[in-house]
Formats: sequence, C-alpha cells, structure tokens
Amino acid sequence: MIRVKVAVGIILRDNSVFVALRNSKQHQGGLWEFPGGKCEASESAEVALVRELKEECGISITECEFFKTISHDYGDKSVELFFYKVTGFDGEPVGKEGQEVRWVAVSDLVSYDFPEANKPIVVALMAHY
Ligand SMILES: Nc1nc2c([nH]c(=O)n2[C@H]2C[C@H](O)[C@@H](COP(=O)(O)OP(=O)(O)OP(=O)(O)O)O2)c(=O)[nH]1
Ligand SMILES: [Mg+2]
Repeated sequence: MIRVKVAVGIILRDNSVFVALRNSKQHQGGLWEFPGGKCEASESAEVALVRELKEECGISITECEFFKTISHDYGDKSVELFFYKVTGFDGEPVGKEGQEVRWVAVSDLVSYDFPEANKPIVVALMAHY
C-alpha cells in the first residue's frame, strides 16, 4: 500500500478560507481541497507546506500554526495529512497551476465536496467560525 505524508494549508482571512478544485486526473480528483502536497523525502511538513503554497498559490507564508493530523486509508492510497492554519502570508493566493480557486466563508464550507479525510477538519473549522 502506498503511504504518503502530505502538508496542507488552511489559508484563512477574516472568516473565509481559500480552497482549490482538484484536477479530475489527480487522486481524489473533482473534489475541493485545501492547497498542499506531498512531503519530499526527509522534508519536514512545515518546510513542505511553505514550498507547496508557493508553488500552487504563489504566496509566502509569514504566520502559521499546526492544527491537526489526520491519517486516512482511501483503499488505493493511504495518506497522513498535516493540516496547518495559515493566518499570515505575503502575496495574493491564486491558482498557479490553472486550478479553479475560491475564497469561501467558513460557514459555507458544508456546501463543498472535500475528500473523506477532510470531513473532521471541516467540522472543526465550522465549529470555531
Ligand atoms: N492537497 C491536499 N491533498 C489532500 C487533501 N485531502 C486529501 O485527502 N488529500 C490527499 C489527496 C492526495 O492523495 C494527497 C495530496 O496529494 P497532492 O496531489 O496534493 O500532492 P502534490 O501537490 O505533491 O501533487 P503531485 O506532485 O503528485 O501532482 O492528499 C487536501 O485537503 N489537500
Ligand atoms: Mg497538491
């Protein structure tokens, strides 16, 4: 079974969060995600987070805090997701890889389809905003 370590950024501003649509060809494609990606060998989750958010969204993180770890087995792939709240950044986030992106009010997250592993995260965010 493939097992990957993934760094994920919950980019927050006011009461909104920045989400991106996963490409239909990707694993868990067609679902919304918080931007992020796989940690390279021997790369810490925090270093991977900074790199991925620069690559995928064009922002430089200035303030972030660890939020939660979630391990999930999709059957074809098992993931260990390290979620961080990103509350400070330089630049305006965009879909640098052509992905559809949106700022969504945290209270509206319930209307978006996320991968199964994200469900407890969405519930936790909605409870606090
Ligand atoms: N980025 C991200 N990945 C998620 C989330 N929830 C979730 O289950 N995943 C899964 C889907 C993928 O199996 C894995 C992340 O892979 P990825 O496709 O973003 O990795 P990457 O950016 O390094 O992409 P690539 O180089 O493989 O194209 O984690 C989420 O909220 N954000
Ligand atoms: Mg990615």
